[in-house]
Amino acid sequence: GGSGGGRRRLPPGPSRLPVIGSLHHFLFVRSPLAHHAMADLARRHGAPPLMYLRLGEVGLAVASSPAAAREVMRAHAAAFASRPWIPSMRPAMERGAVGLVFAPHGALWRQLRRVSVLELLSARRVRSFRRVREDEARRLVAATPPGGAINVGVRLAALTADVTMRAVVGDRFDRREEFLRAIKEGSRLVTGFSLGDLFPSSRLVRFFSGTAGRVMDLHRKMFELMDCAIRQHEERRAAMASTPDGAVKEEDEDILGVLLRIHREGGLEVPLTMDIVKSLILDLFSGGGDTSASTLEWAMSELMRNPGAMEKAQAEVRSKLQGKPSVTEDDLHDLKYLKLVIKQTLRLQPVLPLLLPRESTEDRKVMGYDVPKGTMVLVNAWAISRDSGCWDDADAFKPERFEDGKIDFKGTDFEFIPFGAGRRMCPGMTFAQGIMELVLASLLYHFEWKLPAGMEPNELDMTEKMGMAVRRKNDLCLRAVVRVPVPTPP
Ligand code: HEM
Repeated sequence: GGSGGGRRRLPPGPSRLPVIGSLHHFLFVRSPLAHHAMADLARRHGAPPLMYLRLGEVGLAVASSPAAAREVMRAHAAAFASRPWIPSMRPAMERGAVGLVFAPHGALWRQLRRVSVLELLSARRVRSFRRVREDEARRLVAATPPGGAINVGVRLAALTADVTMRAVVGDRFDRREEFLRAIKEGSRLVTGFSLGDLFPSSRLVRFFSGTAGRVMDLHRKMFELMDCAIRQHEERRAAMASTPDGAVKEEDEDILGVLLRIHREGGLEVPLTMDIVKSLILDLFSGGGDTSASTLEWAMSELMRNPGAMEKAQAEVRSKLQGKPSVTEDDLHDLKYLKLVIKQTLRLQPVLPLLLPRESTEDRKVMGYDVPKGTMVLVNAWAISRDSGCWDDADAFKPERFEDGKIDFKGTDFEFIPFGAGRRMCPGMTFAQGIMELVLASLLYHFEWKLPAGMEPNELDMTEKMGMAVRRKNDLCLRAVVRVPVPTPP
């Protein structure tokens, strides 16, 4: 319902000054990371489950308890199912380049969501990329120099980019290197909140920050590369059609191939334009790579800090594999502890700690307060999953806490929502799990991992840094000692 007559009763929060809103409060918080800053601010203002801030021109509501998260994502699902258009991305969006991530809640979004969930990222489709994952995991293991120090994060980022690339546009895309470079540049450009985002109409700020221009250039580049990938797909299809076997077999299709088929077949409620096809593909790249890679890097970091958990996870994978040359996906079913390690990592280090921003499309009363239409809504999943009111020994890395299987990240347990919940929940969860489980199992199976000489487990620094996803500020450099011989490539 709306705010009706009378005075609005906004959720509690820091005092507001004209023009700059609550921005001055951020000058005094300990940490420049938005999820820490929001948690700090909430703590210093009586820990309201739903807090209201004005940042520049943007009204912002932050949910910091499971109950508030449930209100926003389930009870008032329809009112909070859109996303704000980040100012630095607006020029690209206004040209029609809207994919799944930023499509407003409506017919186009519903269409893209259905296609993504049922066709592009379904469990069946994810299974069809098994060979790609196994291939890349073996390559990673084979390329790990025994004894020498390796930068774990860099290797993992390259691996997830390669897997995503092959699943999305196929093995044979011949401008692969350019594409990978563009993706890397993209994750450098997007760094969560920037000053420009807080003053949406201030063209001056946007101009100074310069991000918009670079986003636009990169966007043009990506679209040009996508045009080329689409052309190659069409040519291959034409060539295949003239062979006795006929068309590309459905189980061999990459995601772009599936989308082009759907585009050709037509008959959709909202027709897919080529710009929408390209934007959706780009969403899968930006959603897919950094999130899984960072989660894996955090998992390795936590295991290095917790040698007991490392030992247990390694013992499990080695006893299940019994000396086999490498990990395959058939082996993953039984790796119960490994899956708990990933869950526990997502609890302590949800790589999108504020999920992705939502925006209210109507006035709503939430927990007795008025949340006006047009408010940006964030859910502090990080603060919630470390809340000592919900979790025993909340900051401790204990995979065993998930052993009873009662709590999962599927969007129904609001104290643990690393993939969000409700209509906008991450559609790439199965895709991500596929990569993360196989890669982590492979790293633990073949190698013992050593910290730099003289460093104790509890000295490993865990400082975070904001990028497309939250990652380590300082590189994780580890030495790999071979335990199970690495298979030589055929
Ligand atoms: C560890 C890995 C990942 C994490 C932690 C993660 C997390 C999230 C979160 C928190 C959201 C917002 C949910 C909400 O608003 O309630 C989201 C949305 C999304 N994710 Fe993921 N994600 C991951 C991997 C992936 C992968 C692999 C893909 C695709 C290949 C993907 C594609 C998307 C897309 C397209 C959306 C937007 C959905 C919409 O707005 O309707 N994600 N993800």
